[in-house]
Amino acid sequence: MATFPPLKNDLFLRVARGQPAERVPVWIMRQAGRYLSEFRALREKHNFFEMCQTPALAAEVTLQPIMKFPLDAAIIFSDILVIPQAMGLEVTMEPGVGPVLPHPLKTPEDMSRLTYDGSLEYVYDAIKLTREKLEGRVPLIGFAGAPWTLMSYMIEGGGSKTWSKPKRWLYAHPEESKLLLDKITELTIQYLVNQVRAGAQALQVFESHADFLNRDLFLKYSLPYLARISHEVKKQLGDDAVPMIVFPKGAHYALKELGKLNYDVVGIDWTVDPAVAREQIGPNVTLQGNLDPCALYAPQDKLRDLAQGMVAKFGKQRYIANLGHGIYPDTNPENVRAFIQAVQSA
Ligand SMILES: Cc1c2[nH]c(c1CCC(=O)O)Cc1[nH]c(c(CCC(=O)O)c1C)Cc1[nH]c(c(CCC(=O)O)c1C)Cc1[nH]c(c(C)c1CCC(=O)O)C2
Repeated sequence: MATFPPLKNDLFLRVARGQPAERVPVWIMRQAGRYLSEFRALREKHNFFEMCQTPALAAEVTLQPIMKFPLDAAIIFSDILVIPQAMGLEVTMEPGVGPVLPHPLKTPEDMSRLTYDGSLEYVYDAIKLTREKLEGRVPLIGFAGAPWTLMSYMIEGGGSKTWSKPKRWLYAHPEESKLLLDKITELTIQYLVNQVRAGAQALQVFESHADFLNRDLFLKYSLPYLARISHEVKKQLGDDAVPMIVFPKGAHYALKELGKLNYDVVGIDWTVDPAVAREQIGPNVTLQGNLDPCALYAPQDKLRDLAQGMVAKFGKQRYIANLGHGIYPDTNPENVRAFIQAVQSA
């Protein structure tokens, strides 16, 4: 493994591992993105995946929020959809629309189109370069989409209100669905292990579409794959190599099971009450979350109360402050600063 500048702020990593905290660490999902004018300026000149594929650009964008705000962690600039791309599916990012997969998997037979040899070397190069440029300011988080969330994009072909196309597979083609989830899981395990070998110091797995499952579907089509990912990554790297975070957005129906998964941190979405999350997940897992991203539209004094109220409910140990989903593009960056300060002075 490469050597990088020594870490000056390891608070986030210590709390993720369940060690005592002198204050609450904070970072923000989607902290590198369109709410920053610095990001929009670069994005005008480059297409989205070109930015992901160019290590110098990915490193620059990853560092933008770190240079601007006193955040306690960085997250590598990339996207969960690089895995479907590496499996041979075309993905484009259309301004104002979001991701588009022009040739999605329509029937299980289409799975024969998938390949498994797409290179993600550019992500590892971006991670290495970012670790150097961070100069040890804060730890760098690597990430991947969870299998169900990726499967749902690969079948739906883009955003959806209902995700009925991938859900059709779960009901009409359960065995083929499991095969697809298996393939994505295998690739994801290797991808996460390689990110750590390149320099990622923590890993987050985004199950953003748990919203569209119920408890039964989640227990069948999400949880086992999330479990396999953490089990295998830890087996390959060693149990204590890096803390792992799972963010199952909308999985309020399975909090007890999430507490028993082999992840160090469970991310809580903004619909779940912190006290309920702690009660159901238990004391031995660090919780992360969960301010409503829309709370950043509140006046700053109100925002401060909301952020500090959240910290009071979660408690200051075994807790990492964050939003309960990614930040919205029309958020005022000064309110981001107010949110961070409110948490850090709570
Ligand atoms: C579902 C999902 C995606 N991508 C991601 C998820 C899981 C998190 C979540 O639930 O929000 C994860 C993601 N996407 C991006 C990051 C970068 C790191 C970070 O700052 O958090 C991360 C961690 C950059 C991005 N990913 C995207 C942008 C904006 C792209 C642009 O400039 O057009 C960025 C900065 C595009 C993207 N990528 C995706 C969508 C639906 C969209 C369009 C909607 C949107 O823009 O928020 C897929």
